[in-house]
Amino acid sequence: MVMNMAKYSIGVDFGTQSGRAVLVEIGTGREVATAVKAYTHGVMDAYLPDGVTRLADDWALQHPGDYLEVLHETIPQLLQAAGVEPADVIGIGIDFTACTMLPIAADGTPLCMRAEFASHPHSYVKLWKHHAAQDEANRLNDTATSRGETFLARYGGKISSEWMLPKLWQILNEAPEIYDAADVMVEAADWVVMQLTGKLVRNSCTAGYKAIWHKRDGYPSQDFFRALDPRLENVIDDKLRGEIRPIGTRAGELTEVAANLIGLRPGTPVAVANVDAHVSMPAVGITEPGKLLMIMGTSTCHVLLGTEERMVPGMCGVVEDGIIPGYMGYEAGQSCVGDHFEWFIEQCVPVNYVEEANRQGVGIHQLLTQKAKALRPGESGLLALDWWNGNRSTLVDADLTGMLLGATLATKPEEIYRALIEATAFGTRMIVETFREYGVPVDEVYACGGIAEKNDLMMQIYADVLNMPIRIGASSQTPALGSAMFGAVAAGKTNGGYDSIQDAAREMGGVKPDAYLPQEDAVKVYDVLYAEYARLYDYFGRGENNVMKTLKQLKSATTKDGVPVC
Ligand SMILES: Nc1ncnc2c1ncn2[C@@H]1O[C@H](COP(=O)(O)OP(=O)(O)O)[C@@H](O)[C@H]1O
Ligand SMILES: O=C(CO)[C@H](O)[C@H](O)COP(=O)(O)O
Repeated sequence: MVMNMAKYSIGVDFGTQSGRAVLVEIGTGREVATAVKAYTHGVMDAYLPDGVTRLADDWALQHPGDYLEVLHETIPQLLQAAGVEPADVIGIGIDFTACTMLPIAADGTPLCMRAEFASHPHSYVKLWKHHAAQDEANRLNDTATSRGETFLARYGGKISSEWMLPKLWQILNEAPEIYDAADVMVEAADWVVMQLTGKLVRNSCTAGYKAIWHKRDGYPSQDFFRALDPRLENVIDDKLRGEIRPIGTRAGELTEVAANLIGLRPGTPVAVANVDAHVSMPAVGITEPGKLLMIMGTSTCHVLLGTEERMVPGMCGVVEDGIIPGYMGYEAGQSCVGDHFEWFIEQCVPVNYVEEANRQGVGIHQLLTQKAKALRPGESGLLALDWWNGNRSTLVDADLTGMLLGATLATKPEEIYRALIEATAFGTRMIVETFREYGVPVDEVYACGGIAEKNDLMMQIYADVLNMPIRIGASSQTPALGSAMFGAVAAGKTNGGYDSIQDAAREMGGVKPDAYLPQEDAVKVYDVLYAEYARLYDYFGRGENNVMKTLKQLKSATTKDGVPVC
């Protein structure tokens, strides 16, 4: 009888709309089985699950029960589909969107799961794209600037409203009863690991990028927090306490209860959690500086390694060991990429396009992409700013909004679709040029994530706009593969895994054989369009014309929770 000696690791990627799990063979990186579970509650941006509690503009919540469903459903499916025994799974790792945070009770129960708080919006998970803490972010940035806090420079000069402290402070300001009832506030990533291991272990990646924690300096001082709000003086001990462990280490082992629920063996090593973007880098095989990776889905994150700590304006952050141990990890991003196109297909596509897509048996994205491909760069006469969900880098301003220029009575949906794609590519070029200008080399570009897989036109446009080849990650589930690799590192070499993420990346990460190459004619036209984009970017984004903010203020003055005020 031939014995199957293969060993496996499981990675689970908790995205914006779904959780994706993969079972990966150690050594080869072969993805033996994949399972996807859409979140039952999706993204809650209008109502709570009770169906009556209305959410204000800029809110985006999730239900933590959905994360448990992902684990309970996908992991047994993987084992069954692959015919793999639990004993052959040597480790498990997870990654998450971030900062996606929630208040929990001392026993780990999310406050939204307690009956008395079920209709309280602040008791739920605040998703990364919850942008309603912009006031708190502005006040935090003003206070930090006036006090000359050195941490600001490591975050490109501004702390984003998407991150932990503005969100936590919003809870304190608007729902002190929830703030008080919370034992601690945690990243959803760490909460899921806590469900698996029974222990709260905070990961250094989210602490570093999203909660202003520094490997040597720790969190900002008590003085700073007192200056922000006297009630926050002890916020770290009160609400953010807990051991912070470096990525690439073990958080603990599966408890008996968790193991029974997901069908694995108790004691299986569980990796310290990670962020969906950052975990993708080794999965594409990148472990050295100069190689920018774009993780393209609902949003795009740009991650890059460097050897020195450079202060780059408008970056999300530079964190030592934040992505790959031994390097400075840089992150930048665009908060609206796939969401941009989703808005368009949901709100702006005429019925005859829907009928045509149905006749062809394709989706709207495919139909629009097909039609947009027939256009040459510049042919639409359109130019857009990609700020439909604010600007994450390089302006770090959630109050900026979208803009389309050049539309006429002849403008067609595919022209707008293409202009929106181009706008996101220009936004990426702005990020790349800013990195270079401030001394962080970008020599090669890579992409992964849902969009890198699904939209070849988009990837060609990015290659043309950046005038650089773009290589695509080999896996269709790159973050989940990265998590599985960290699971194998948590197990360690003596248990059949790896001793470092670099070793795992060498054997299990990689790219597809073909790259998207820039086309000379397109590059020339996009250089012209990009110059115009950059002028509009400064004009609308750096205070010369604050019309976007005026419009937003007028809107909120005439509506309450999205409802017109008579
Ligand atoms: N063919 C396509 N072209 C462009 N965008 C797409 C296409 N198909 C899906 N999208 C967008 O991709 C996003 C989902 O990306 P994905 O990477 O699958 O998930 P997540 O953001 O949850 O990680 C959605 O916003 C959706 O509108
Ligand atoms: O900010 C992040 C990482 O730092 C978020 O996790 C990310 O932008 C959301 O990811 P996705 O668009 O793939 O769901």
